[in-house]
Amino acid sequence: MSFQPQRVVVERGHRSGVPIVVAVHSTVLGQAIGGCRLAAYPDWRDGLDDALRLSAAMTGKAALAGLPHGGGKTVIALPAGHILTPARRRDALLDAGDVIAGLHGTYATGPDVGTGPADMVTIGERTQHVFCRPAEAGGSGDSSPHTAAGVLAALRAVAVERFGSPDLTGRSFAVLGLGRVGTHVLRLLASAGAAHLVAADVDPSRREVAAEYGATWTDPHDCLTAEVDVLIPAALGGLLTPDTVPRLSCSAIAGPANNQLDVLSTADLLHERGILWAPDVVVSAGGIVHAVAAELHHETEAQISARIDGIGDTLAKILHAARETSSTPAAAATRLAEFLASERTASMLAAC
Ligand SMILES: NC(=O)c1ccc[n+]([C@@H]2O[C@H](COP(=O)([O-])OP(=O)(O)OC[C@H]3O[C@@H](n4cnc5c(N)ncnc54)[C@H](O)[C@@H]3O)[C@@H](O)[C@H]2O)c1
Repeated sequence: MSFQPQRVVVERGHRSGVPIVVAVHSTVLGQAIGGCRLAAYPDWRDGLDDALRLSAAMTGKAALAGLPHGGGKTVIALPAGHILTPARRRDALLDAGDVIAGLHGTYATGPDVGTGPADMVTIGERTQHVFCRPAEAGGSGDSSPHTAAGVLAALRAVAVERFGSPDLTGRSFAVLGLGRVGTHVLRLLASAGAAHLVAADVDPSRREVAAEYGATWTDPHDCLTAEVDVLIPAALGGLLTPDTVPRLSCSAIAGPANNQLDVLSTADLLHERGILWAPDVVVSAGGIVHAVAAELHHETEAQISARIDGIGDTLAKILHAARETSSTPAAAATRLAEFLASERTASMLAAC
């Protein structure tokens, strides 16, 4: 996906004095969507680079999720070492809301690193183009059960590709990270009849959750290298590296953690080792699909469930294409995203 944006706005927030960057990468498929990141940068131009890169990635994510949206991103670029008081933080969010309002609906925002659902209520004081607000504020609430449902749909597609059946009964899984999404995934796997579950978290209090669903508790390193059918990364990104890949003992990897590969070429290392890696950009989409479909399109729960199940269908297509072309699923996902988000495909579909 090219980083070349459709539109970029950079403004110094008139309340906070902090640089606000909004990058609209593409509106070919519809309104651009993408979270609002609030983070410190050595220079505001680094925040601009982040917005350009992340907005392009969102175009791919939205297209692969089957959403009628393009990609965008907001970055509130704090100077390094800058401490925001709660009042200044609120000012910065209101400033971001004003910049988004000025785009007149070409872009809508949600939470990202450094912001959460409650912050979307603050941004929503200045613009209606916001999603992922808490349920008590009229939003769609906690996204994690929906992200987990998308992971399950992806795991069934992986099981078909690797083991010839979507049935998860009798299969073994290692869940690395028992936070909001990991806990739901563990619960869904236990009720799907998984034969052997391994789980780990750096937080020892999560051990009780593992026990509740009959999972063997282990430390994060042993979970990463566990001999299981599928490893499910559900903690931080960047865990698949040239150092960790040779130590893996799983047959496949599919989980919600964002940016699992340290660099794209690590997908080749997984491929060479015969480990099937399901791209996280597809697997992790259930939460955003739910929020966008519920809050921006007012779809019914049945329509949204069908969309989330569709994550499995899209992944199946990608895994099939990767096999047919002897390429990695990462490369096949990029090709599919570029095809779906292209002007040519959009105008062909519009003509049908
Ligand atoms: N919440 C969502 O709907 C959603 C949507 C898309 C993607 N994701 C991604 O999925 C992942 C999990 O999200 P979440 O909402 O469950 O986050 P969370 O913060 O609730 O849970 C993450 C868990 O991982 C644990 N952890 C952190 N470092 C670890 C390590 N090195 N080893 C083992 N455990 C570790 C934490 O203690 C925590 O329990 C994140 O990468 C997130 O970006 C989440």
